[in-house]
Amino acid sequence: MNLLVDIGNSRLKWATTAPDGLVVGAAIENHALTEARLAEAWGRLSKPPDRLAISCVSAARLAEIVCLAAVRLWPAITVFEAKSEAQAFGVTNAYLQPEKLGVDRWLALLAARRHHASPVCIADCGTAITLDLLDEHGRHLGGMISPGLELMRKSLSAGTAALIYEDSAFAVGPANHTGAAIYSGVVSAAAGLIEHVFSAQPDACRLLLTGGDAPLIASQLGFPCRIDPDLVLRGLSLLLE
Ligand SMILES: Nc1ncnc2c1ncn2[C@@H]1O[C@H](COP(=O)(O)OP(=O)(O)O)[C@@H](O)[C@H]1O
Ligand SMILES: CC(C)(COP(=O)(O)O)[C@@H](O)C(=O)NCCC(=O)O
Ligand SMILES: [K+]
Repeated sequence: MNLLVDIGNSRLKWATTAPDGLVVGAAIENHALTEARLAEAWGRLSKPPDRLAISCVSAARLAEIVCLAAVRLWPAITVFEAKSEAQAFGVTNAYLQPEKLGVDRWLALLAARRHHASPVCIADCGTAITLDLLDEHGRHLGGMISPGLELMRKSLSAGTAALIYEDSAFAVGPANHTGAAIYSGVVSAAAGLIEHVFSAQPDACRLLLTGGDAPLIASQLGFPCRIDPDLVLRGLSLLLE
């Protein structure tokens, strides 16, 4: 059994590998991440993992906390930190400097190639919204990066006098108070971005969403899509095959 850890800029997601797939644990917000918190979550595992694979696009300090927690629980564990590569598992990275592509994006591409049909447009709706295009030959055609929903909402409150960040409920369409108007605006911006990029792709292209905001954004898309919430973790799992 192996332990997989995906550290995004907002949350740590983790899973263990099982013969028939992944067993996904509860996500932990980065600001609440401590060795003790991980020990509490992982202390309940039925057996010690042999290997730990980490994907980290957030502060290196968080990956260190993860390593320390794992080694303290299981001194014999082997730790592996994923890096973006020029080519792997039938996927070719489009970046001029392949190592500069966010490792979460790279792992999502590997998992999409293995578990979904290509050509595919991947939208990872997390802290940032990233779009990555993969053709039928496994060639990555490049991608795009936009702020995610929370960052868009926070940027309005940071850059204006009157807009404060409110924990408003999402309602579709034009709103009659500020919090709902902002939320509706940013979800529409995200859905519009994805539709704009996807509508320029060949007819055979599929749309695949992942990330914490994928269900909400998918609900506002005018195209059919699939949601694979564990795409990055599934990419990590490939690396340990
Ligand atoms: N239960 C939840 N707790 C926290 N955030 C959630 C939850 N469900 C959805 N989200 C949304 O998911 C976003 C983070 O998505 P995630 O894919 O974990 O991002 P990242 O990989 O960048 O850390 C948050 O900004 C929030 O809007
Ligand atoms: C774009 C990202 C910040 C997305 O991070 P996330 O929203 O998953 O936390 C991350 O993939 C990253 O740091 N990328 C490096 C730059 C690039 O991919 O071009
Ligand atoms: K993302």
